[in-house]
Amino acid sequence: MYLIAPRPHFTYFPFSLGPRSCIGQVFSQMEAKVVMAKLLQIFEFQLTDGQSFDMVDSGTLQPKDGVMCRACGHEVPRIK
Ligand code: HEM
Repeated sequence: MYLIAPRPHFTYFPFSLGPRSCIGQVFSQMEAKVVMAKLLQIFEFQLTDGQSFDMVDSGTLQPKDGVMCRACGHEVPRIK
C-alpha cells in the first residue's frame, strides 16, 4: 500500500504534463526504485560531517549541501 499525501494538480511535473509529456516516465521511475533498492540492500549510507537533508528550491529542489555521504557495505546473505 502506498501512503502518498494528496497533491494539488499542476504542482509537481518533473516529466511535464499533457500530450507531450515524457514517454519514459513510468520506466525511469521504476528504474530509480530498482537501483535504489539494490543500493540499499548492499550499502548503508551515512551523511559526512557538515552535510544535511536541507533543500534549496531553485526551480527544482536541490540538496543544500550536496549530500556527500559514506557508503558502508552490509553483510548480504547469499541466496544459493
Ligand atoms: C528521470 C528521467 C527523466 C526525466 C526527468 C524526463 C523528463 C522529461 C520531460 C520534462 C519531457 C518534456 C520535454 C518538453 O516538454 O519538451 C520529456 C520528454 C520526453 N522524454 Fe523524458 N524524462 C526522463 C526519462 C526518459 C526516458 C528514460 C525516456 C526514454 C526511454 C524518455 C523519453 C522522452 C521522450 C521521447 C520525450 C518526448 C515526448 C514528446 O515530445 O512527445 N525520457 N522527458
